[in-house]
Amino acid sequence: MPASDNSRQPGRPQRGSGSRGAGPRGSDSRSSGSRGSGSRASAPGGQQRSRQRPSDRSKQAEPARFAAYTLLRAVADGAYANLEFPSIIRRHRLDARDAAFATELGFGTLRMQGFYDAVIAEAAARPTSKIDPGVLDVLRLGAHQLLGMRVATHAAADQTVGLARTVSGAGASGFVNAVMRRVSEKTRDEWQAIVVPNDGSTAALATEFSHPEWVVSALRGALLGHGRATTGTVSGELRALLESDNTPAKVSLVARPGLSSVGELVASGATASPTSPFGAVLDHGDPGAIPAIRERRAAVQDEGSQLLAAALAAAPVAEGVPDRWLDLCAGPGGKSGVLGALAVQSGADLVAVEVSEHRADLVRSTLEPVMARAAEAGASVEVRTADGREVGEGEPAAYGRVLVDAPCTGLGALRRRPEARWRRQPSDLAQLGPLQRDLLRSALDAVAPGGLVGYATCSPHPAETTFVVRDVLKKRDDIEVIDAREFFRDASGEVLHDLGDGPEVQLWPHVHGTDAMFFTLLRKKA
Ligand SMILES: C[S@@+](CC[C@H](N)C(=O)[O-])C[C@H]1O[C@@H](n2cnc3c(N)ncnc32)[C@H](O)[C@@H]1O
Repeated sequence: MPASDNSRQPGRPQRGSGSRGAGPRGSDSRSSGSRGSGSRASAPGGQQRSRQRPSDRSKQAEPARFAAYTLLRAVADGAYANLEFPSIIRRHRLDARDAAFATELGFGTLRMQGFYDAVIAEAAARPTSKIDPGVLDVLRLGAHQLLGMRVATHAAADQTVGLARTVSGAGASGFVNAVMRRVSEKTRDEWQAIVVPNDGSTAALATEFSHPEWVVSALRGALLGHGRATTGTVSGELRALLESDNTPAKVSLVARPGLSSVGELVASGATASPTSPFGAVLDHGDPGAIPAIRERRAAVQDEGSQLLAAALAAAPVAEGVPDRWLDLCAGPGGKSGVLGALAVQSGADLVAVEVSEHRADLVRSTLEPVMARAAEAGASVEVRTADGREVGEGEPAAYGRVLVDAPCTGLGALRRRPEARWRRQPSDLAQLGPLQRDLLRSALDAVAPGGLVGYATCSPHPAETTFVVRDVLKKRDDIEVIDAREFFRDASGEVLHDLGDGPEVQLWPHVHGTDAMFFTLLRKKA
C-alpha cells in the first residue's frame, strides 16, 4: 500500500499489534494451515498459487509470523534483533518449532531485505520508499517465505495477507495480495535475473547479496588489503564472503579453561570444534539448557574470539613482567571469560575494564565463576567501570599482557547481527578511529617492557585494523610487531591454515568458519 493511501499511523501496527504488544488471539500456528492447507492453482515456475480471495483468507496472523513481524518493527525502532527476539518469543508463547520458524523468517528477512526490496519495488511497480514501512515489512516477510524458505506458495501468500489485515487493516491486504501474487509468479533465480544488473558491478553484488554498496566496497578493500585476494581472485573471494554473511553462524560454544571442558560440552550434545582447543559446536537445541553454560563455566562464543584470547595468553613474554593481565574493552565479557580463566591457570591476575556501567555489570556476571576459581587459587579477577583511555597514564607499565578488543563497526560479524549491515554507516569509521587509536596508545603505555599487547577488532576493515596500528606505531620506537600466526593453534595443536602473510592475523568466515576477527600482537621492547 502506498504511504499516502494509509490512513493509519505509518509504520505502526494496528489492532493491538504494536511491536511490544501481545500476539493475536485465537490463532494457532499448527491448526491455521499456515504450512499446508488451502486450494491451489499452478503458477509459472511450477509454484502453487492460491485461488482464495483475500477476504476468504486467514483472518488473523499466525503467531510465528506475527512474532517475526514484531521483530522487524522493533528493529525499525532501533532494537537489536539478537537482544529483542528472546522476549518476543516469550511474549508470543511460541513453542520450539514455531520459535525456530519465526527465527528463520525474521532473521532471514532482515539479512536479505536489500534483495527483497528490489523484488518488491519491481512487483509493486513503485519504489519501496512509497510503501508504508509496516506494510513493507509484511511484504518483506512474504518475499522471504516465497524466495528464501521452503514455504508452500499458497501458505506464504495467505498468511502474508492475513498478517497485513491484522497489522494494517483490510485496505492494505488487497495491495499485499496483489504484490505477493506477482512475487510468486517467478522463482528466486528469475527475480535475480530481473533485479540484479548483469555487469559484475558493486551495485549488482549489493543487490544480489543484500548488502549496502559501501559495505561491499569495504569488504573488497579488506580482502585486498589483508592479502587474502589479488585483483585476479577478489571477485570470487568477495562473493564467497558475502554469501557467508547471509548464512546463519553455527552455535559455537567455549569451555572456559579449567572451569569446563570440551568433553563436558560434548556430553551435553555438542560436537568438538576442530578450530579451537576450547570450542564445541551445538547443532540443535538450546545452549541455555546446558548446565556448564547456565553456570557460566562455558558460554556461546565465536571460535575466532576464543583463538585470539588464547594467542595472547600463549605468546611468550620477558621474564619478570608483572603477572597481571588487562582486558581494556571488556564488555560484555566474552574474551575476558577465556582470558581470565587462562590467567588463573597460569597464576596471573586479571583486570577487566569497561566504560559502560551496564556492560561492566555483564562482565561481572560473566566472570563470577572465574572470580571464584581465582580466589581459590590465590589470584584476583577484578572488573572496573572506567575509561580504558586513562589506564595507560594511571598505571604505566603495570601489566604483562593487555588485550584491546576495540569498539568497531562489526563488519566481520554481519552473519551474527542480521540488521547491522543496514544500520552501520561509513561515518562510523571516522568516528571510531580516534577512540581505537587512543585505546591502543593507552594499552601500549600500560604494558611493561617485555610484555605484550593484542589489538583486536571484529572487523576486517583496514581503517580499523592495519591503519590504526600503523598510525600509532609511527610515533613510537619502543614497540615491535610480533608474528601472531604461530599462536593461532587449532584443536589438534596445529597452526591454523590460511592465516596470510603475517605478521597480523585476519580470520574470515568463508575460510575459517569464524567471524572476520583481526589480531595484531605487539611487544614493548625490554
Ligand atoms: C568490541 S566490544 C568488546 C567485546 C568484549 N571484549 C567481549 O569479548 O565480550 C568493545 C567494548 O569496548 C567498550 N568501550 C568503548 N569505549 C571504551 C573506553 N573508552 N574504555 C573502555 N571500554 C570502552 C564498549 O562499551 C564495548 O563494550
